[in-house]
Amino acid sequence: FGGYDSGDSTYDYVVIGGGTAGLAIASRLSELLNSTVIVLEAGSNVERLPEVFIPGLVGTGQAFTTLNWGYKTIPQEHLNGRTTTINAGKALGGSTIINSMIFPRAEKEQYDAWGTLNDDDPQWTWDSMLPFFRKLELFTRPTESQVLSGVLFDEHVHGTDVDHGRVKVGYPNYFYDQSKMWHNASGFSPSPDLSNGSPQGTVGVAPNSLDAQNNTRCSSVCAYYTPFSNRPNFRVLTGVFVNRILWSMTGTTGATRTDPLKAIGVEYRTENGLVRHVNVRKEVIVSAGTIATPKILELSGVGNTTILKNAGVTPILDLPTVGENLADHVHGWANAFTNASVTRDLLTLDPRFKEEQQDLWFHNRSGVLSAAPRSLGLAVASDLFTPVQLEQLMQHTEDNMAHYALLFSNGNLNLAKGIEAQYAIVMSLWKRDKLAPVELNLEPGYAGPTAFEDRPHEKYTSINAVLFSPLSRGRTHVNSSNPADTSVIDPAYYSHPLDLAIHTRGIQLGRSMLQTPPLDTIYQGEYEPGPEKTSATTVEEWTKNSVSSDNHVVGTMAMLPADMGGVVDTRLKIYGVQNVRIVDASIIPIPISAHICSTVYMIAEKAAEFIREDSSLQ
Ligand SMILES: Cc1cc2nc3c(=O)[nH]c(=O)nc-3n(C[C@H](O)[C@H](O)[C@H](O)COP(=O)(O)OP(=O)(O)OC[C@H]3O[C@@H](n4cnc5c(N)ncnc54)[C@H](O)[C@@H]3O)c2cc1C
Repeated sequence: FGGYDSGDSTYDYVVIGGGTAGLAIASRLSELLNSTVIVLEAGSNVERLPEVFIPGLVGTGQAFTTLNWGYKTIPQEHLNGRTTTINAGKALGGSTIINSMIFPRAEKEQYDAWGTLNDDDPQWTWDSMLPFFRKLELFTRPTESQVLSGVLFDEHVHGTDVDHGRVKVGYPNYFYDQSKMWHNASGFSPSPDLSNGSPQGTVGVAPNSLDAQNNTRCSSVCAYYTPFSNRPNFRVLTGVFVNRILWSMTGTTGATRTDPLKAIGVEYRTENGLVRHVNVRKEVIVSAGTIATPKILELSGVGNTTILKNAGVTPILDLPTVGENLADHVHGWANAFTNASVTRDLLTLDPRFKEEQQDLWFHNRSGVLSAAPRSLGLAVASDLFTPVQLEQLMQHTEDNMAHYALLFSNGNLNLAKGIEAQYAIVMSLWKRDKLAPVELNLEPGYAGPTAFEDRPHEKYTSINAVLFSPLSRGRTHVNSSNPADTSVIDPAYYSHPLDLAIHTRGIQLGRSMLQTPPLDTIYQGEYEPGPEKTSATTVEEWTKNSVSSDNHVVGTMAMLPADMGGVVDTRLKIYGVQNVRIVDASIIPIPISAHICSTVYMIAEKAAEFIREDSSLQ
C-alpha cells in the first residue's frame, strides 16, 4: 500500500485526488466490503512533517513548494494588473495538510440556498446536511481551562460517535491575551458555537480540525486513511499524476452525442514518467479540487467545445460551463505595532523563545505552538454600512444583476440565469442579515502582504479581513493538451464593484478595531494600510495592490440545473455522463460565508451515501 501499482488493474471505484474530499469518500466506500477502491494522488504522504502536525506552525507548510500547487492566476485587471497565487495542498490529504485548521460552518440559510438553486431539492438543505456534518466529526469537549479562556460550544451540533466519527475536532491549548481583548473590541456578541448555523454577527473561538488528545493537526489522512490503511480493498497510490479519464468509445462523439458517456478507466503518469492506467468497474470520482478537477475533465474531452479545440483537445462531450462560475474569498489585512508581551512574531524574531516553545509543546503540548490561533468575527452588512449607504449599494446591485450575470457567464445564457439566481439569493440574505459579507479575525502577530525581510522586525497585532460573499465570477480553462501545462486561471477578483466596496469597508473596520478599547492598550501605531492612507480612495488603492486569495475557491463544476449552467446534478453526477461524479469544493454552487473545509467533508460524506444508495438499486 502507498507504493506504485505493479501494473494495470481494475477497481470498482477510482478516486482521482487523495485530498480532503477524495480520501473521505474513498474511505467510506471501502467500508462496503464487497467493493474495491483506489485513490490516485499526485503528492506524497507527509503526515510526519512537524510543519504539518504541530498546530502552532500553521502557515509554514504552504511555503514548501513541494506541498503546494501554488496555482498562479493571470494578471487581474481590478488588482491593478497583479497576478496572485491560489494555494492548494499537493500531498496525500490535499489542502488539509497545509490549511489553517479553522473548522466552522456557514449560516444555515446559505446551505438552504443550494437546494433553492436546484429546484428546491430537499437533499441540499441545512437540515439534510447537518447529520453529515455531525457524522464526519469526532468532537472533543473543551476542557475547563479552555472554557475559562472563552470557548463556548453547543455539543448538539457536533458529532461524538466514536465508532463512526472521523475528523477530530477540538480547541487550542493556548490563548493569546490580545485574542481575548479582541472579543470585546469587535463589538460582536459571543457566538454560542461557530458551527451552529447562525454565526453571523457573532465572535468566538473557532473549533479546529485538531486531535485534542495529542494536540496535533487532524488532516483527511489522520481522519480517513491512516486508521484504515490496512483494509485490503482500500488502495492508495501516491506520486501519480492523473492525465485524463478514458471513455468507452461506443456511440457518437462531440456535440451530437445522445447516449451518456461511460468512463472505463483513468490514465496517470508515475514520478519517473511512465504512463499507466487503471480500469474502473463502477464509478470514477473526481476530487482533484476546484482548479484541477475541471482541468482533468477538459483534458478528457468534456467541456466547452471551442475552448477544447483551441487547446488541441478532441471534444467528446460539449459541456460549456466546465471551469466557469469560479468564485473565491479574498484576503485583506490591517495591522499595527504592539506592546503585547507574546505574539507569534517571536517565533521568528527570538531563537530562544522558539526553543522554549518547542520544549513546551514536545514536553506537555502547551505554549504558543499548541494553538492555531483564530477567533472569528462575522460582520453582517449593517456592521459595515449605514442604512443609507446600504440602501444605495443594494439598489445599484439589484438594478445591475442581469448585466453582471451575463458579463461573467462567458456568453452562456444558461449560466447567466444561474448567476442571476445566485445574486437574488445573496441580496435577500443581505437584507435579512443572514449572510456575513466579511469575516474579521485577529492574528496575534504579523499578517499582511509584506515579506519578513521588508518589514520592521517588531511585534504586531493584525486583523485579517476576508471578503466572504464575492459576486465576481471567473473561470479556469486549459489552453494546451499537455497535462503538465497549467490552466489559465482568472478569478476576476473585484470585477463586480460591490466586492471592492465591501472589502475596503471591512479592512477599514478591522483597522478601527485595533484602536478600540481594550485593544487600544497594546496599540503602538498602524503599520498597514499605513497612517498616511486616510481617504477612501487611498485605502481602496492599497486594497487593490495588496489583497490575495483566501484559498477558498469553489464553483467550477457547479451543482446547478443544466438550464442554469450546472455541470453536475444533485447526486453529483456529470450531466451526460453515466458513471463519473465530482466530489470536492468545485461543486459548491454559490460561495458560503465560512472557511469551507468542513463543508467539503460534508459533501464527501453525502456523496458516499448517494453511491451506497445508487449501488443498492443496481
Ligand atoms: C493555505 C490554505 C489554508 C486554508 N485554510 C483553511 C482553514 O483554516 N479552514 C478551512 O475550512 N479551509 C481552509 N482552506 C480551504 C480548504 O482546506 C480547501 O478548500 C479544501 O480542503 C479543499 O478540498 P478539496 O477536496 O476540494 O481539494 P484538496 O483538498 O485540495 O484535494 C485535491 C487533491 O487532488 C490532488 N490532485 C490535484 N491534481 C491532481 C492530478 N492531476 N492527479 C492526481 N492528484 C491530483 C491534490 O494533490 C490534492 O491532494 C485553506 C486552504 C489552503 C490552501
